[in-house]
Amino acid sequence: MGRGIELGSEMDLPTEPGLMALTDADVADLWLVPGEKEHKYTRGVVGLLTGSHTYPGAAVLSAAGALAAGPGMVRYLGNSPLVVPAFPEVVPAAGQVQSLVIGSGLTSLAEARARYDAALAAGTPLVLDAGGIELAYERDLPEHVVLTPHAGELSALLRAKGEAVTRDDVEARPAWAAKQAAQLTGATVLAKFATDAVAAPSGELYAQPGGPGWAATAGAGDVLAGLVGALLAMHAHDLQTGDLQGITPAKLAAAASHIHAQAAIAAACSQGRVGRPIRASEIAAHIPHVIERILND
Ligand SMILES: NC(=O)C1=CN([C@@H]2O[C@H](COP(=O)(O)OP(=O)(O)OC[C@H]3O[C@@H](n4cnc5c(N)ncnc54)[C@H](OP(=O)(O)O)[C@@H]3O)[C@@H](O)[C@H]2O)[C@@H](O)CC1
Ligand SMILES: Nc1ncnc2c1ncn2[C@@H]1O[C@H](COP(=O)(O)OP(=O)(O)O)[C@@H](O)[C@H]1O
Repeated sequence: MGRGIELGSEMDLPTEPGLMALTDADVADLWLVPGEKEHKYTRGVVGLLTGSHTYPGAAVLSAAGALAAGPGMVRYLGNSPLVVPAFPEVVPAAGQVQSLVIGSGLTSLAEARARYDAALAAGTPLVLDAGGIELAYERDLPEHVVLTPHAGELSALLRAKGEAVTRDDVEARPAWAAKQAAQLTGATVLAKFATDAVAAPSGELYAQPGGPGWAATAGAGDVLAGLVGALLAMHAHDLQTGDLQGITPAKLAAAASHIHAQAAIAAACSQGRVGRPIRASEIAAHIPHVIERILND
């Protein structure tokens, strides 16, 4: 279970009833450590429809985030030429996936739409990031769709759903905005701020303290989108059968946020509290070590 927390000055968060934050121990509890009966297709395959010729690196970063959590496989379904050269482990062929990430540098949704419709029809857990969030404007979604907006994308989503809000409104009340977006879309919303707010339409709400300010760097959100995809794929069977045993899409999104923040701390602050500048790929590179620490502490 998430533990109750006391928050400091983070905007509207202290006033939210039922607010939780996951700790290392919570993340360890939900992790499926592979045993001798596992093979790559039991461990979950993440599909990535990310990147483009305009943003080829965003796809690399989403793949880095997904691979870092150790899924059985990552399939790359987009058209960035950089992913396979960066990661020969990635399979550039369509096939079954247990989760699908759409967005992160994708410049056109035209080709994504058929895969999106098929994933929704099949009950496949989805992550909609960056431009992919516009797909959530159109219809009611299930809770196993996770939206990962930053403040600008969250305010645009709320406006598309009829709320007269500005980006400033959202930045002043991030937990409220995340909850509104979850209510209005039916999806789970991981709203990215210095403290991430994760809201489900059920009212489940997490505030995950972020990493250092050094983490506010281009591509950090792309890494997070891939990481959320990997956590959803790990638990896809239970998400699809409804046999959740306390593991909800919001809890998995909050776990990804926690790991991402811990990886940013590890990347930026190994030498002291103030830390040093980091690139998004360094956050991804630290994720396996954070998972190792969390599982072995
Ligand atoms: N390595 C890669 O390939 C990466 C690729 N990425 C991918 O890029 C895509 C677009 O993502 P994004 O978040 O930048 O776009 P978006 O939500 O439209 O926000 C734009 C807003 O910001 C503002 N703005 C811009 N510059 C500004 C400035 N200097 N100072 C102040 N404001 C500034 C701008 O304002 P404007 O200039 O229009 O007035 C507008 O309001 C997306 O697919 C993402 O995944 C990223 O993940 C990064 C790594
Ligand atoms: N001030 C901050 N301190 C710590 N982390 C932050 C801060 N601002 C943003 N972040 C984190 O950085 C990431 C930014 O994501 P996003 O805005 O989508 O960037 P991009 O689209 O460039 O990948 C998110 O994970 C968010 O939680």
